[in-house]
Amino acid sequence: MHTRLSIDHAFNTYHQMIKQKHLDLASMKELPESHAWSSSLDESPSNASSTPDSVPVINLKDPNAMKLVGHACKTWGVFQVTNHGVPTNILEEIEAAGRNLFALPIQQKLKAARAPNGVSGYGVARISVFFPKLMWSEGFTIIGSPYEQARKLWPDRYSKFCDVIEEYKEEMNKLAQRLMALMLGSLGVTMEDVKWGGTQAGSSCPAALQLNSYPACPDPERAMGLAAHTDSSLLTILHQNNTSGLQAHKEGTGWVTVPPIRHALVINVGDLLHILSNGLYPSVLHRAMVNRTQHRLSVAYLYGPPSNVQISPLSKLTDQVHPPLYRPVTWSEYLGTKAKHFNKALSSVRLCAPLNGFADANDHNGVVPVG
Ligand SMILES: C=C1C[C@]23C[C@H]1CC[C@H]2[C@@]12CCC[C@@](C)(C(=O)O1)[C@H]2[C@@H]3C(=O)O
Ligand SMILES: O=C(O)CCC(=O)C(=O)O
Ligand SMILES: [Fe+2]
Repeated sequence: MHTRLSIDHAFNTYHQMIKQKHLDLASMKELPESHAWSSSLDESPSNASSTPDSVPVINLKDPNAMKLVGHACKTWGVFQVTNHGVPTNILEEIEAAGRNLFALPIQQKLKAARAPNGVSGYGVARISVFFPKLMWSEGFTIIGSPYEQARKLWPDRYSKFCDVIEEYKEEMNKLAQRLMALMLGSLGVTMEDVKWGGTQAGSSCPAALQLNSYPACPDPERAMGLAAHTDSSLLTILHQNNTSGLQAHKEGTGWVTVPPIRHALVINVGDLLHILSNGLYPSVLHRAMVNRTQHRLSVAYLYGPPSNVQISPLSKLTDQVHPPLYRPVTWSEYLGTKAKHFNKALSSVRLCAPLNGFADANDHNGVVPVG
């Protein structure tokens, strides 16, 4: 059964102060100053022309899938999967559900606004508080049952939406467990080696479902859809509609677009897998850009461990020469840390300072502007 995440409280201290700005972005003819980011956004990969470097695409039916997944996690922290077993009609349904939701009038959406100290519901990107400018996007977060929020949006016809969400979460949970087994397997670890892995076969771990909408933007070069961040999950499964916008950051390369591939899913390594793997699989910094003509939608499934489980570097991966680099944290504790320290969260749970004196690769030496 679902353990409901006890993270609502984790967000309150920092977020109760924010006055959220809800604008009807789709109706704007010009980019308001509140949403105009500086022009330094367009940092293209330095070697774009010489060595084409692109995010790996892995066929999960490939007999070599485990090795390929391991390599992708080590070198990129992000990859796309095909032949993942999620029925295509379910992908189409979740996209339609998101489209319907964001097409509602703003007054209606605000009926399901995320409470200032809450985590579920409609609102601006939660990380907005760390930036001086607002993002060109709106989001809807679902933790646990979608029922309560859906009823506020569609008082007498919420059940279709709820059914689609529940069905999608079920498929995502199955895929997330398969991916975890591949990721751990590629580290020489089995699901049984992690306390919460093998024990409750078939049961689901808690997760957050984040629907994102990026309306067409009158001035896309100066706007930011979703600012650079890493996910606090173990792993994230992302479905994007057929509109480009997602970019991943790779050391030594820079920002690389993760192109939409029909029916493929994007997999991100999150901060908790970074910790679990003792830094062998670094979480990926990513962001979403917007464009002038197309409405972009994405659905992120952030998969994490049961809320009472402490995540720490796997003992199989540590020894005298490779000491554990992170202290144990639960998911909800880490979310609280993230809500407070944002891109410094990972280094704030780090035990020993790395030799080069910098915090973590993940901190990207200031690539993420903190407002
Ligand atoms: C379980 C989670 C994980 C959250 C917070 C909470 C609910 C929604 C997730 C996201 C989704 C969008 C990016 C992010 C950075 C955000 O602002 O909200 C994520 C954040 C995190 O990964 O830290
Ligand atoms: O819209 C995207 O492609 C990215 C969304 C994302 O990073 C998130 O929801 O965490
Ligand atoms: Fe993300």
